[in-house]
Amino acid sequence: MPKLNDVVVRTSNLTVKFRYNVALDNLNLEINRGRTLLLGSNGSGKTTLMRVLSGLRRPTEGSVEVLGLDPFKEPSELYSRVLYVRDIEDLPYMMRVSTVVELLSDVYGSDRVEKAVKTLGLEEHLFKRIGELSKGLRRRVSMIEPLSSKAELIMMDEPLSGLDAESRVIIAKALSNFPNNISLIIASHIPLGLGIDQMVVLEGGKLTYDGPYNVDVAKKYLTWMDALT
Ligand SMILES: Nc1ncnc2c1ncn2[C@@H]1O[C@H](COP(=O)(O)OP(=O)(O)OP(=O)(O)O)[C@@H](O)[C@H]1O
Repeated sequence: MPKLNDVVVRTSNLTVKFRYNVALDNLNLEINRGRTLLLGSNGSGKTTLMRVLSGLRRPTEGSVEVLGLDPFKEPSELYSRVLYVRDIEDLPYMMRVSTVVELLSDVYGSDRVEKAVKTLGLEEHLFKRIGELSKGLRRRVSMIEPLSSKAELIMMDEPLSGLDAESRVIIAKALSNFPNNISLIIASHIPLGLGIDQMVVLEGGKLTYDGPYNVDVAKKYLTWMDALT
């Protein structure tokens, strides 16, 4: 059993129902400090879980605790300690990358943000609007905040999916180099190495595996294309 302060997320009988389906089905889960891979096929409930954990969707039944906080009763403390990197389609399309950099610099300080921009190889794209960027570059823009932030827990949805080779390498390297004192929950429909401490697998909104990184479980989620690379 992990020590109490090792647990960053706890869900109790968590259920989220939509009109025609159940996205999370009576989920009892503990996620520990460190790097967690949240694996599952498309539609298995990964995004819904992260939305509940970041206070964006209320459970239909059950409860969650994130860093010991109730996201629905203590949202301001939650937002100061937890960061959820949303889908890149949510980025403001008309905004220039330089404006994103300025806004984030006001929050996290220009030193941290400039370092992140450099790590992500974005210096030559600062004048462009987000809507003009390729998917890989947009993903890199979405990584400026997690790399600059001082959050204790960062959740990311599919950070490596559908990227060109250069962006994939840059982001994978940035993820591997995250400081150990920041806990990461990375949702993905394909398995990722990246020094994973805990692997959680969801299928049809239910927990099907919870434990250390397991190659046999992971390889069921490798697509034929990933197997070639
Ligand atoms: N706003 C919504 N309204 C209705 N159904 C929804 C909504 N959001 C999610 N669902 C459904 O809940 C289930 C879980 O979806 P979710 O997006 O959490 O899965 P996922 O594992 O993140 O999938 P993906 O990898 O495709 O993003 C799916 O059946 C999905 O269609």
